[in-house]
Amino acid sequence: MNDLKRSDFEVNRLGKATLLSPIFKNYAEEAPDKEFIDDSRRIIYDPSIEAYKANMESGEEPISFLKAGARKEIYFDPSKTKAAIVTCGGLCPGINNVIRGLVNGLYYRYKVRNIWGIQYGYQGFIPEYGHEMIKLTPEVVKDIHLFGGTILGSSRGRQDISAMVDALERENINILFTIGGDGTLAGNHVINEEIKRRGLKIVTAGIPKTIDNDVNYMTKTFGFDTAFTTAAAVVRDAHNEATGAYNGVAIVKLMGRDSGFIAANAALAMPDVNFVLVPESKFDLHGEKGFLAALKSRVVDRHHALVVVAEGAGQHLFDEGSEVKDKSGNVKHKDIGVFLKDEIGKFFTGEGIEATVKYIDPSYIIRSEVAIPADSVFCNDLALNAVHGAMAGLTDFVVGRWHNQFTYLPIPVATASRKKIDVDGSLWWSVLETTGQPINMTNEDK
Ligand SMILES: Nc1ncnc2c1ncn2[C@@H]1O[C@H](COP(=O)(O)OP(=O)(O)O)[C@@H](O)[C@H]1O
Ligand SMILES: O=P(O)(O)OC[C@H]1O[C@](O)(COP(=O)(O)O)[C@@H](O)[C@@H]1O
Ligand SMILES: [Mg+2]
Repeated sequence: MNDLKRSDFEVNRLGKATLLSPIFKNYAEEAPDKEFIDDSRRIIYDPSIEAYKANMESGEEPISFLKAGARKEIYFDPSKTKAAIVTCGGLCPGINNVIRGLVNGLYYRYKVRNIWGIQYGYQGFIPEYGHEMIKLTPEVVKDIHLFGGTILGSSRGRQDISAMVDALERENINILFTIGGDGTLAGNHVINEEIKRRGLKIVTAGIPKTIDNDVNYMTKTFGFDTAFTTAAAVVRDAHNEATGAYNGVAIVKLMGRDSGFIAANAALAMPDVNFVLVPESKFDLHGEKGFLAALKSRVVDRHHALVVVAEGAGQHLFDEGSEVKDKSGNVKHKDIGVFLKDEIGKFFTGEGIEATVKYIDPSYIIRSEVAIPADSVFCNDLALNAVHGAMAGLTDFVVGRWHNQFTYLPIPVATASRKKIDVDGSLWWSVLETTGQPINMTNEDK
């Protein structure tokens, strides 16, 4: 929990919501029992009886998240509201679905007519880049969910915060939706700080985009299900390559900068995988208990092996060199896939075993896929809830899902730390049990 307190989960609001929502007006006669959410509704962080008892004993209020959903009263007058959408960072399946959901939610549910797309991420706010804003209507976005990527374009790299807020002021934007990962959310927060400093009536809302699924306090981010579903198909094909040769070894590298969720879930979906290597579980290459010894034993026994490796795994195996960063300041990892292919090849040659090693890297194909139906539904719900929160005047918040409920979190708590696989938890134990790989592939005793 990173020592966060109950009060850290309080979402800021720009001002009191006093206008009757058009949604309420629409439903008042036909569906008077439709549920509207107020700010007293919260979703508990830990629903276990142990946590309940501990809270009863200590008298402390448990950690909980604001429940997302349509409010009866809103802050912004739809006829005078201008909204903007920006997409930043790496691609992820479902970005276009989120854009479509935001536009349709604003347009049809709240009757907001002034909706704009900012091109190429935070760059789009800086006049020097010359990226024009695009007017977004339901007509413009009607087919975009059929394509991967983002119709708005994206970018990495820091932009001047003051210049970005100047652009929001110049364009009279009231609501900014940022679709992006931890970096984008951090950017959203500092934009918000500058908005507050200037006393502007602008809210900022985040929709969490990262196929790595590494945002804290949310079970899942959009695009993740598509990513591991697509990865599972590649893993299946890699299995054919492995079994197609005597002593065949196939290695599939999947994205996952610091968290191995895609690798773990793809392997569970395609349980032919024999080894899953993730950043959260350190392994040695050599030595009696190292990965290569375990791989040899598998190949000698069954004459084929399938390895799935997350891009951030095994970084300690590289000689320390200068750290390479991308434009946003994210560390660019050394290529563990190519490294493993070479090391495995050399190892088997040294052992006098004739092996065929095939290496597959589908990373960018997975990332630019079209969202699968489950993700499409999820993207639309996230977008609609972002619209509800922003129209109600909530600000500096990100939409999440926890225990199957949509939530609003203050951005700083969502970006305070990265979500990682718990190697003592059920996901990793399922991986160990499914693959049969040794629990410990280091030469140290655990
Ligand atoms: N602390 C920060 N303050 C301002 N902008 C940031 C911050 N961290 C990241 N950004 C910007 O957010 C954008 C997206 O970040 P990036 O890390 O590339 O992708 P993601 O949002 O997917 O994590 C980039 O333009 C980056 O420079
Ligand atoms: O080639 P790029 O654009 O730097 O992207 C690579 C990174 O994108 C990711 O898929 C997602 O990262 P972000 O969430 O920061 O966009 C990482 O797994 C990967 O390291
Ligand atoms: Mg990121």
